[in-house]
Amino acid sequence: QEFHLQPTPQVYETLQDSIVLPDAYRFSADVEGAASDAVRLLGTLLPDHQEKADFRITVGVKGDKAVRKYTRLIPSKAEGYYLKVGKNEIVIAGADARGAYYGVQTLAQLLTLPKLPLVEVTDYPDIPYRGVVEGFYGTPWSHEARLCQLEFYGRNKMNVYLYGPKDDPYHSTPNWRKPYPEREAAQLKELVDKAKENNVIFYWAIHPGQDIKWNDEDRQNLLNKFEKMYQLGVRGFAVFFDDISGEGTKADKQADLLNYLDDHFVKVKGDVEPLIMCPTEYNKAWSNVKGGYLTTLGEKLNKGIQIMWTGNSVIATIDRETMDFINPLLKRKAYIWWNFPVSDYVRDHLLMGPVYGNALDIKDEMEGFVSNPMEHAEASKIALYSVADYAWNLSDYDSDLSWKRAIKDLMPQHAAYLETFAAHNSDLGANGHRFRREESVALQPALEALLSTYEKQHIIDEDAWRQVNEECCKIVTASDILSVSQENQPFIAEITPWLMQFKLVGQYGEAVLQMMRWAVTDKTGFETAYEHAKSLQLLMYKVDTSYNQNPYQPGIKSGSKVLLPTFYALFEASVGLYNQAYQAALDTRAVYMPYTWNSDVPQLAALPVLRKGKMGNVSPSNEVIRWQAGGEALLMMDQMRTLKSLTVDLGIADAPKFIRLEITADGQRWEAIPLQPVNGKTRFKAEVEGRNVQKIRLTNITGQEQKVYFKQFGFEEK
Ligand SMILES: C=CCNC1=N[C@@H]2[C@@H](O)[C@H](O)[C@@H](CO)O[C@@H]2S1
Repeated sequence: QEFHLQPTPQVYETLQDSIVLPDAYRFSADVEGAASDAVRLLGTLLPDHQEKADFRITVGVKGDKAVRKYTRLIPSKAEGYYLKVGKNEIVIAGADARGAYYGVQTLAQLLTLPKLPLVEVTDYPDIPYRGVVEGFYGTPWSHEARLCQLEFYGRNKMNVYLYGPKDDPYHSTPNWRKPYPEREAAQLKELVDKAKENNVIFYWAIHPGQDIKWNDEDRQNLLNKFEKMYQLGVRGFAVFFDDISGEGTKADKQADLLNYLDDHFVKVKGDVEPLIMCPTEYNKAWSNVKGGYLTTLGEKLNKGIQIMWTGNSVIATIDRETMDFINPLLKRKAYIWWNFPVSDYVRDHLLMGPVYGNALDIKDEMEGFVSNPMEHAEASKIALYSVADYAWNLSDYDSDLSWKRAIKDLMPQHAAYLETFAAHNSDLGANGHRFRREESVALQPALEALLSTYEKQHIIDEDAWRQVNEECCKIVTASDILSVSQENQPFIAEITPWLMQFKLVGQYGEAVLQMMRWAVTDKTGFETAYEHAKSLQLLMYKVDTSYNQNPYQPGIKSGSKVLLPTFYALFEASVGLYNQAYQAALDTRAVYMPYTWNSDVPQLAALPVLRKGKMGNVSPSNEVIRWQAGGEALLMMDQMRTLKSLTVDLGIADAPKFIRLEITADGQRWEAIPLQPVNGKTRFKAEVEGRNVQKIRLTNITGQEQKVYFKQFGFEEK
């Protein structure tokens, strides 16, 4: 029988035979010993046993009497295990307690098969720390979602979960000094217990940097908070200094604080995991090696402290060159914080595609590999499943096979429909980090053939047309079936708006294919299909402007990289042919975006512009923007437009001193418009009521680099 163990084990062989597990077996294990977690989990998998029996089940940890004779078969690697299913016995021998537990998790997968295959597995993880950092901006995961995640990590041999949701006020400024209120404290305790049950180390992270004072009082505040968390059962701690500016960014102060916590808390307690810290310069693009921040951390931080790193940029895949840069500076193996499938900078997209692009030859270069996921907990599981697979066994990792297994694991019955959905909802769209993913890979050749033949020779490639039409039907079918699926309701609740949009994309494709079919052969048929396509376009716009209206990247995008752009191009081409054939003048525009944005400030350059009705907004950024002296940002209209209002928020109270705002109606003469405070904090407006504008310009006029937050740049037309 075909089966695949998850994560892919280092070494395993299966004999072409299987057994039926007897309901009577002899059980030998040191139930109170290190294997107690393994024994407990095993107890949930097997029927009660009777002593009188030939079949024997043995569980233990290296050194236990019960597994003494298997000692040389146990891998001498942390969290490793030896598992054997034989004709008369099952043996699970762990290199340590967690290894034995993982051996039982593997057995649990075998027990779900129709017959229990005879196997021998010798297995262990490549990367010591593997798991998830809940470190994104946006709605933190719910308590239920976290409990479910922890079980998922146990089953997928992920051993860490770092709790660090940016929008939890008790994790970050302003309340990091305060203990959690009763209810939240109780929930955290429940999470800690659930983590223990699943052999996951629960790390609680603190994010104090925005307002920490380098004095004894705040040092004591931090210790007190850690003590409170310790009383809730937390045995893993992290300090995040990311996305901050000001005093808190000093490397030597950060190092002194971490070493103090290491010496006076971690080492004193004795049962706490090594500290983890997230540096302010957490990726190469932002680091100034000569400035000495990273070398200071590398030199001063106690050796046992682990340091996180996102790679060559905030959102990046990890390769050998990445590790060769950072490890020498940190004087230890970096602990990778991998920013995928996090989508807090592209909140209108779901990232459901394969995990690919990380090198397979760097297993000895990383201390940890944790994924920063989407705020959609269930939807993130497709990527997290593959992150677990990759981090456990890099050299055998196959991104496409893993992705397909991840989908089956999330929805076994409706896997085929979910694969259709996931295949076309994987890219991020244009974004400030310029990070993109493959999308609609299998259909691309047919789409390209259909479009190029039609645009160049005005003929239909019938084979391509049929493939695309079939896929559009699958899209419509999959969307409806998934939207009412009872298989994983929390997941369906997360993705429902995207399922609505995805169905419309499929229907739009069908209508456009009809337009192509009838453009020059059936005038009435074409006109109906045209009206239908236009109505679907409007319905897609309605979904995009009704759901998920967050203040960053509002809306619901689906099939945005390949499907929709191709359908738009086919729409315009077929209307062009129709207009020519019938001397008509139907509007050929599928959609239009009247605004364009560009800038010579690197972190602003790629930010997409969003349009909703008469509002235009440049997509905000979560990070600290380094705006060089004289740096400009330009918003250009496709034609002269009359403004009603304009708002700017750079996260600093004295923006008018740093940034000049100007408008021009003709592209030649510019006029500076004063910025007036709106909320007495960092938001400003410019008096542009009734002004005719073709371009708007923001310039740093201070003659030196300014650090600002790009929280809002928006305008409304009259
Ligand atoms: C190693 C430390 C990484 N710290 C980070 N903080 C931020 C995270 O909170 C965001 O979710 C992520 C994606 O927008 O970008 C950086 S990554």
